[in-house]
Amino acid sequence: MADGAGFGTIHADSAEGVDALWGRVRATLRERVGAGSFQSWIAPLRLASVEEGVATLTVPTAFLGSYVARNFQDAILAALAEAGAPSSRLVFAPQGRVAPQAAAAAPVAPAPAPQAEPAEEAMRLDPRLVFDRFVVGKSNELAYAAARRIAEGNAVGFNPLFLHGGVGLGKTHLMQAIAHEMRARRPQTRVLYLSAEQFMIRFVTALRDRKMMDFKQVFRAVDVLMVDDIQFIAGKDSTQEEFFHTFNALVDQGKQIVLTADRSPVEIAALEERVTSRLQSGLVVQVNPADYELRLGVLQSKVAAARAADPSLRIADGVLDFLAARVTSNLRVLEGALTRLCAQASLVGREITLDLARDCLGDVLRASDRKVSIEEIQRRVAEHYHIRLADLIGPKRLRSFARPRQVAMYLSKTMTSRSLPDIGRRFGGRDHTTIMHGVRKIEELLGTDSQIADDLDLLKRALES
Ligand SMILES: Nc1ncnc2c1ncn2[C@@H]1O[C@H](COP(=O)(O)OP(=O)(O)OP(=O)(O)O)[C@@H](O)[C@H]1O
Repeated sequence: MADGAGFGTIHADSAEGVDALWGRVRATLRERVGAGSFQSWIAPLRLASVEEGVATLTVPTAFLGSYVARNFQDAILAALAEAGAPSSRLVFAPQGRVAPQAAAAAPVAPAPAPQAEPAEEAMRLDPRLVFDRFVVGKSNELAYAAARRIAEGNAVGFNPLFLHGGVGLGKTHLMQAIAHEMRARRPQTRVLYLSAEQFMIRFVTALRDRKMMDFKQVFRAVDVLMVDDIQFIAGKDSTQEEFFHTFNALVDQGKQIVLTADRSPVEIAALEERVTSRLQSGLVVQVNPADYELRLGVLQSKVAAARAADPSLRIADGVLDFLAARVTSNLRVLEGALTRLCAQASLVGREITLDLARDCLGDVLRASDRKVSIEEIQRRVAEHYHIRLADLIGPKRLRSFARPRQVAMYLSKTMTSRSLPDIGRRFGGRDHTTIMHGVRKIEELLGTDSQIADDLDLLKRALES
């Protein structure tokens, strides 16, 4: 049958006619495809016109259009016929390209998309969070390399970049560093950086003020979208839904997305499966807890910055090592401890000594001097790897015992303030060099073996809780 033969034409200059028709079609489809599919796939569609047997639907993203064409075409055609507008095919047009009320009469130029706001208007960027001030170590080198690659602006081959890890480990720092670098290299690039909470607030405000089109256009006009702490949208169904569509629209256009969270996509409960799978479709990188060397490097870098502002700052030998060894929880706490110490020293005009550090940071040190004991670590590790405690501590060198033993040594070194000889005594009287070797081995593996990284993450959480 030739297009148009036997078909009516609903002129879209009568918007009411199209809307009423689409209302009937939607009602039929809601019943046929089920509420979930309807909400995800049909609700975002709009009928622009039915002309000579061709129904034109506007879609927010090409991805959504092709999915609907594959999965719901027949259902839509049937519902159109039942509603009095038999059609032989569907055409999907991006929203904004077809003005629904006049599509059939005359093509209307799309309204210019509102410019995405510069990043700092969406959420103020902290001028200190730049790549130059980011210290790279084993625990964050992959995340750093991926962030750098995106900031350089060349095609990266992964989208989104999903950074996850515990609190205060530098995820926000890396994300903001990307935004700073892009602004410096290519000021034209439209970078939108905001927290997931802000995304939700904007979405809810747009809904309330009936400004969803503006909201969509702002988000769809960016070149790079960065959303911090994306776990926040879990369980918030409408926000999740909108984020899903925004995500698809941008990926369809080849725009880059960067996300951070405190957990990996699969660990974020109350996230719809399709959202989880989208979040995993790019590069997922874990930022691991900082080891001693990284903690020391961060302190040295902060001291260099503080000295640039106050050349009279004096710090006695051993203070930074002491802090790096004792304040292990996260880099934010470590940074806060140093800031406090510097402020105190500058007030009293004194050099920062070990004694001053002990006096001034008693609470931080006590909190960091976790109640976690080596015995507790050993018990948890043995349970985690399903081996007997005696085998974890004992002399057997089988790999199935040796690796968990090294994990337990690493945790004992990083989560307690025990010395290496002390730890050695609690691991069946081993020498401190053996403990050092075990700790180094795990630090090496952390950068290459994601299973070990996951195991450590889980164990740390369990021990800290
Ligand atoms: N590798 C690093 N080099 C220098 N500073 C760092 C590094 N990692 C973290 N920091 C500093 O530690 C502080 C906490 O980092 P950031 O806010 O980026 O952590 P986060 O992982 O985003 O934590 P949260 O999940 O709590 O938001 C910041 O001041 C940041 O500059």
